Amino acid sequence: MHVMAGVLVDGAGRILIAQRPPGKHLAGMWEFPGGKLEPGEAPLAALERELDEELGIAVDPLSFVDLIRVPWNYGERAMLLEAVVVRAWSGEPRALDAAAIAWRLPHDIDPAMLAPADRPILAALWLPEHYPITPADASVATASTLVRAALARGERLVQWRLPGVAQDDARAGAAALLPEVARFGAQLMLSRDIDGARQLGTGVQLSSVQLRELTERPLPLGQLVGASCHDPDELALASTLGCDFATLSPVDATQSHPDAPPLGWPRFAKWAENASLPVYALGGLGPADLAVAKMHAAQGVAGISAFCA
Ligand SMILES: Nc1nc2c([nH]c(=O)n2[C@H]2C[C@H](O)[C@@H](COP(=O)(O)OP(=O)(O)OP(=O)(O)O)O2)c(=O)[nH]1
Repeated sequence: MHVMAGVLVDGAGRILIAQRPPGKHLAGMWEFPGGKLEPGEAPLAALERELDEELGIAVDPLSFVDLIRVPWNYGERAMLLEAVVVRAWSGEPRALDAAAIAWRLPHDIDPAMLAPADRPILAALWLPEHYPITPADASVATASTLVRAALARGERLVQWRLPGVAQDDARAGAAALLPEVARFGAQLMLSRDIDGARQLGTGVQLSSVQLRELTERPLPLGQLVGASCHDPDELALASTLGCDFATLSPVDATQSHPDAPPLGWPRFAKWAENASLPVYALGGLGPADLAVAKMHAAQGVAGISAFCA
């Protein structure tokens, strides 16, 4: 089943969510307006029709911007949910089909109220395009300087990864940065340190080993969980565990992992497209690769050295 979902964004950056009516699949949950393709119908035409039927608005499919495609299996029903951003329409949206509609800033939406397949869509909406990672050989002091510079440059999601530093020292360094991280409205992701993330209230980036060992999401919704993935199986595990996003690596040859064979963009794109969560491209990449990454189904680019300049 192919389902189209429209993410209407207004001039204030708010998005429209709609509550599914009683008696239907996922009744009471909130979603993005849209629906199933009719036989023979093209995806964008289906969304144009659904937005007219459900909200009473007219849209121009040429103004749609792809956001993310989420393959999802509810058990009783499997689907490809394709989300596009809609910024222009005519008419005032009304709840013609939904139990209710509401305009909310993405950060103010509790993911738990959304249909599960819509949580990756919400994440794709507000996750940034860059995900810098601290250099493995850095001291706490050097890494702190780099993180402060990154925040000042506008980075909003940073991974704190210091494999050469004792865990307590790494945690203390992260704790010292948190007021600044919060002031910039940014998020710090501790590499592998789930207990540290619980203590400090940060996010955590899981290794692929942790991904295989865990049986449930280690942090509550709202505290970010990322997963370091290298193949489609790991991407599927990350989604099943309810991770907010994944990195997929190595796209290109890297200084930090010289022995890992690079994936290349075509394989990256195929795997990212079939993943049910936003995927950052990682491995020999930096901000200059963002446009190419986005053309290959990436949420954005993650990296170490190219972000340190
Ligand atoms: N329209 C829409 N459907 C969604 C979203 N997220 C999500 O899981 N779905 C699911 C719910 C439904 O199983 C299916 C969409 O079908 P629909 O909206 O055309 O379905 P419907 O109400 O006519 O469903 P039905 O019970 O008559 O089959 O996709 C979303 O954001 N928008």
